[in-house]
Amino acid sequence: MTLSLPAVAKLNLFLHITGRRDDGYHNLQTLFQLLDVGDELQFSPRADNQLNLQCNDLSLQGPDNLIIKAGRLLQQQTGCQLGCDIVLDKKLPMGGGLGGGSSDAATTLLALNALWQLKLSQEQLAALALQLGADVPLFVRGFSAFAEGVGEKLVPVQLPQKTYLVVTPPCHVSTAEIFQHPDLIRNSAPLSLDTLFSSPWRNDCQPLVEQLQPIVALTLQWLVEYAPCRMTGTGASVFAEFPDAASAQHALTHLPASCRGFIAKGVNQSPVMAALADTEFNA
Ligand SMILES: C[C@@](CO)(OP(=O)(O)O)[C@H](O)COP(=O)(O)OP(=O)(O)OC[C@H]1O[C@@H](n2ccc(N)nc2=O)[C@H](O)[C@@H]1O
Ligand SMILES: Nc1ncnc2c1ncn2[C@@H]1O[C@H](COP(=O)(O)OP(=O)(O)O)[C@@H](O)[C@H]1O
Repeated sequence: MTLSLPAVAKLNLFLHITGRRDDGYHNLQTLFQLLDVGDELQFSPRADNQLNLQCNDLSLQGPDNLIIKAGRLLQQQTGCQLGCDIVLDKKLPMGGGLGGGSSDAATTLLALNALWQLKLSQEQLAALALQLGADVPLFVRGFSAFAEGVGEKLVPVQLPQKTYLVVTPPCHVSTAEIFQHPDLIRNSAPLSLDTLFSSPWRNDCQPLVEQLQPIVALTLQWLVEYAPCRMTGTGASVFAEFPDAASAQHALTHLPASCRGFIAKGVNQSPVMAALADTEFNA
């Protein structure tokens, strides 16, 4: 009995930082666009309480993986004595502002809730998700969303399903380091959703990341020759919107050799929801 589920990526179509909270976290206004591309996970429940993770990237197999943390959290919160063998096929670039680890964690919460028949509601799962990371509730809810708070106050939005080219330059940006940096723009005025939608979209982390990692600025300079582009999250990945897959593919064929790139479509609903609804484990 094995359940296979996707864990898709997200883009921040815009990201404004409106202040710093007393606990060090930052209040945001951001537009999360879910994509149709991501990691793949397989879950095979166990009668004992062991949680095992196998991954095509060996560096991710340790207990620090958000997948294992998600499983442990569910066990602790519900007293469940069951376990799971989990296989992660890691496809998304890591630490790239695409939310891959957060999405893996959310898919794990959804999968184990169904397999272990815990019957936790979406609200309960989203509250647990927030303990794992600011991005995780988005992927538990499974819809593209306008977000405030630290990213957990989510309002669903219907966005046109555009084609994106996502490019990850060869550098690592630590989310924590960006948020701690004194030069980060963190005083953007909170705006209404209407104003945000009708203003030019920007990412407040981008100027700092371009300064700290010049390769990000260079990658944006390359991509802007094909289409207007921005950074997602705290970087380092950047993206551009294209009118169709052919024009995105044209740019992708000229990708700088040091970068990774993929084409994806924006989706309003995460495919994990449809995949879960299709299974006999549906809670
Ligand atoms: C800011 C975003 C935008 O999408 O960046 P990316 O991770 O996607 O690049 C995310 O919300 C990140 O979500 P996530 O990666 O889950 O963040 P967490 O693990 O909770 O936090 C990582 C670090 O970032 C800081 N952090 C995170 C979110 C936030 N609103 N304010 C913060 O100051 C925290 O202090 C923490 O040290
Ligand atoms: N399942 C996972 N997939 C990817 N990274 C993970 C996972 N679990 C923990 N991590 C850690 O989280 C870091 C950031 O992961 P990721 O979600 O890919 O980045 P971002 O939040 O920038 O999109 C990684 O560098 C890795 O150390």
